[in-house]
Amino acid sequence: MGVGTGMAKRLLSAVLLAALACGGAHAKFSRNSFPKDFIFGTGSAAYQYEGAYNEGGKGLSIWDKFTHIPGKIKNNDNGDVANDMYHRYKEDVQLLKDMNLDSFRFSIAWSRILPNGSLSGGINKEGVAFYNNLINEVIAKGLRPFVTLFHWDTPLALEEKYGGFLSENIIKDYVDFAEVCFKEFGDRVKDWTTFNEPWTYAERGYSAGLFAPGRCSPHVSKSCLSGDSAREPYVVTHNILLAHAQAVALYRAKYQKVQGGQIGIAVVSHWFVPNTNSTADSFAVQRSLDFMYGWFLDPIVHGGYPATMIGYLGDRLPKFTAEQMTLVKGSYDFIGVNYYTSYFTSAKPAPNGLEQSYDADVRANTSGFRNGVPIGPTEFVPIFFNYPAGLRELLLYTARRYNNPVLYVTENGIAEGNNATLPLKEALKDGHRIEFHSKHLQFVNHAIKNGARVKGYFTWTFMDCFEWGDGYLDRFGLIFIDRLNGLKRYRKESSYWIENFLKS
Ligand SMILES: N=C(Cc1ccccc1)N[C@@H]1O[C@H](CO[C@@H]2OC[C@@H](O)[C@H](O)[C@H]2O)[C@@H](O)[C@H](O)[C@H]1O
Repeated sequence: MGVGTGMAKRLLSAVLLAALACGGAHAKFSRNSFPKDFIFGTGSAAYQYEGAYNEGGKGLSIWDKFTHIPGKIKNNDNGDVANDMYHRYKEDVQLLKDMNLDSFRFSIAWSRILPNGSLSGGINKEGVAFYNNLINEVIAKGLRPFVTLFHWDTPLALEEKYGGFLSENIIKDYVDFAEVCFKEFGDRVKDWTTFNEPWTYAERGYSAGLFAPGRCSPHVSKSCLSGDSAREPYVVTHNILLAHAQAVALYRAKYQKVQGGQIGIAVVSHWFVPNTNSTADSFAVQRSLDFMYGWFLDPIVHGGYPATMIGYLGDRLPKFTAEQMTLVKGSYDFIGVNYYTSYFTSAKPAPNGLEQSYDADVRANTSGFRNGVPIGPTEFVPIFFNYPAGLRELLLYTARRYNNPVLYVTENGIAEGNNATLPLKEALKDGHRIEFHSKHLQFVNHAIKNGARVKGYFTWTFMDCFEWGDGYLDRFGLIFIDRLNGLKRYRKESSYWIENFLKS
């Protein structure tokens, strides 16, 4: 055996030993516990972050109007200024880089691109310039822009012109908006999400009436000026699904081959655990999943609404024509999954004819408690419970029921309260957030090991921000925003944890 060969063998064994040692060092849970192509990011949304609500040529959205109605938002907070990301985006993107993140999820404000909502009203060049600058900054800092086209901020002009998503006129205007974005940004944006959480938009906005546009039946809430909780959520969702499908078809026909991106939708669901092992409670669990999650994924994956919805709702559930069904079915390259909480679930009877609403139609009682015991630790947000196993179950359920699609966890997070009197250094101690994300990532990892094709995880949220009905009460961020001192950004402990977790 030549010297060279002996030397080579010794070198090879040294390298293998080093690799094993290194592997041992990486035995701790970190990005290396995930597949090489798995991406880690954090999320945001235009209305919750940008501010500059009437600046740079932007038109008003329904949230600009809704938050200015006294009593709608806690402390009468609004997103007029929000985090002022419109002006501070360079500083903010630097923070993303400092945390070793791979991707930044943000949404484009429709009325910043098309101020009166329709293409005929003209494209706002300042709006296009802002998003070009933001996208270029994200890419220059080595991150991947993960862009949402619609995160609930319908142009007010379209709401007033024809009722927004209650009208099928919205489909053309939405697709025109999407095409402007594909054209202007698609050379650099390769990850498109058509809608964020259409469930929340339809249920909060048209059944409960707690989010913009604040429509509901009188028996649901006297604070709604008009609405029909028993029909409008289904009309809105139907138009969202048609708009989504037409935007996907356009992207695939005119842009995807040249630009090489992917397009999907981000849907939210809770995980549901039967309160007892009774058949009725198991049926209530399936109804809950169908009405919250299947409402969107069954049409998009299987080409029709869930049988439980069709069977129960009759003419209250719009029907797809054969042509529409062809367009909707298969209209995704990936599914974004937003997960926050799980609930014990039990059956309850159908509402009487006068008390109908989307929420009542589910015929399920959900609670974070069973016999006084919580499903997981309670959180500052009273409706959320810390149950990481629920994310694994939801991911595996999605894999089983929806042809094992490519998935991204597009939102997952926990809030603490906005305790303005807390000394700053105390406010930055968010060990609960470190534990939350670490645990949920472990369950994502377990879902992957059990066959779920999860390709990424985005924390909700990047920085404390405007939290819809709760205003600035809930702080979900990795970054603290000092709203009493010029919106100064401060890194919480979790931002250092994630920086280390992502060190390659
Ligand atoms: N929060 C939701 C959906 C939801 C809303 C109310 C009740 C149950 C579920 N979805 C995502 O959660 C994030 C956290 O949302 C907070 O959840 C607790 C609510 O009390 C609060 O109003 C809401 O902003 C939002 O900031 C994202 O924009 C949104 O995509």
